[in-house]
Amino acid sequence: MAGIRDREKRHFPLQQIQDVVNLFKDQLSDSDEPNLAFLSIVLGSIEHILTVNRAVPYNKDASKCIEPIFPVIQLDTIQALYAKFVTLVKSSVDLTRYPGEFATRELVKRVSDVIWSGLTRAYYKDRAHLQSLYSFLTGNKLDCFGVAFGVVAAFQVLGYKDVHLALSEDHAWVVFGKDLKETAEVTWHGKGNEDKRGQPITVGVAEKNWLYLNGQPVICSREIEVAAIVSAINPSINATTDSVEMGALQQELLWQLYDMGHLDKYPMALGNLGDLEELCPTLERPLPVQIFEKAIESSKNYYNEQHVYPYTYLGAYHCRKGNYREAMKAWADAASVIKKYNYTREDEEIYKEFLEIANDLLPNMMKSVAGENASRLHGTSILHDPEAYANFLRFYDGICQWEEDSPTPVLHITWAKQLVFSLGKFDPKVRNYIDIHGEGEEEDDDEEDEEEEEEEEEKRRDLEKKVPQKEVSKGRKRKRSHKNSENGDEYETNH
Ligand SMILES: CC1(C)CN=C(N2CCN(c3ncnc4sc(C(F)(F)C(F)(F)F)cc34)CC2)S1
Repeated sequence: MAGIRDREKRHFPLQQIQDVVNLFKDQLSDSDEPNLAFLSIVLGSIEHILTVNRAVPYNKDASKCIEPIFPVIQLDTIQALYAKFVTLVKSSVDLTRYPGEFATRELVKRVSDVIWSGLTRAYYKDRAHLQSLYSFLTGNKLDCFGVAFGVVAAFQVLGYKDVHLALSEDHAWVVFGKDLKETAEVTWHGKGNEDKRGQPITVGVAEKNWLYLNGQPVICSREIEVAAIVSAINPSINATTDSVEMGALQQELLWQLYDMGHLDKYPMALGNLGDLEELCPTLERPLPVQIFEKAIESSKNYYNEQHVYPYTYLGAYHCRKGNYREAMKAWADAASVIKKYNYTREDEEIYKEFLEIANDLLPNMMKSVAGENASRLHGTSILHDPEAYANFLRFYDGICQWEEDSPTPVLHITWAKQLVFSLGKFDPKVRNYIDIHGEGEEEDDDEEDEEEEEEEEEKRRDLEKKVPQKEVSKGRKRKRSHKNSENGDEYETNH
């Protein structure tokens, strides 16, 4: 990998968002590969100044923070950090021992160890702003995405073209070798799990496993690796305030990547862009729903519809907008994806998503609709809508199927209580308008079925009277960055 050339230097000093957009545009249209380490250091240094160490204090009391003007990023700052990374990587690997054109598993493990040993012993792994090489080089801290990205950036510095980032919806690893046939773990996952660094991700591991998307992860090109670091930008200053400038930069860079076609195979980046557009719409650009639909199309076209998040992005959006019919459909579609998986102990993130939908968002939705007199009286609300009811049943059927054959149970009493609560809100008449027979089942409309139905209804009403509905919370903080947790507990990684 050529170092920082005049081609990069002439963009400095970076004084405004457009300067950074031009730098990325130049890097992405260059015949040579975009320089991953360099771009990660640039983004990390801007994010640091706009979120972590804000030069201009924002006035806490006023709702609007005083945004500092865009920080001036000097070339020598970036050059010094880039040189530090190149020196660390090149001095830690004796390439004469690895003569081949392609990386070997031993070398992948070695480079992963170089990044791993550059990390401080114990720190809050889930904290924000730990995703870039700026964090690695100035604070010796990386989150799990950052470690995987750091390994790929290090291989680019070493001159390898075959080592690329592989991304699922909650884990990252690398592919390498001729035709990218090899895979290797290079980072940890979650809390309290032994890291499996150096091991391949075999078919047996990935099959029906959400953490590996059943063998359908995003296999990044250099350009999609750039999209990953842009998508990993975290504009949050604290739990309640975002840097307007950082969010604007992320949005501009994502549109730049979108226009160049580099988001076509990256559903989560499209989802992130849709969320940003909801916050701050860009004139003459597609609407958030259209962007979320593109993420769904991407999953259908390139990943055999194995990705869940495209539907949960869309469902959350419709829920926020009060489009409850559409939210119900999106969540039923999400459950129709997850049902193909077996739930295992490392799938907490997607479990929390469905838990929040079933036990918080859905019940609150049913409650607020039940309260709306007008639509209820005119029967236009979802409580009278057979389509909504069918999607409601499809949602729960998907979750039940997810649990079937899984080594870890999904459902517990709270799920059942909330199901009864939400189900009971539908007008009993909707049942007459949907056909829920599976393929090949006989149509049975005889008398005793009706009585059975009535008995069921009786039981449901009794259960509802007995089951006190505890107040449900206003919902979990939405995931922002690649790794995100409310409490960010500290835990040791074993390095
Ligand atoms: C619908 C949602 C609940 C809202 N935000 C969601 N995000 C936010 C952004 N996000 C992401 N957005 C872009 N790219 C990636 S790659 C990745 C990961 F593979 F898990 C990694 F690298 F291990 F962290 C995560 C992720 C994770 C999922 S899902």
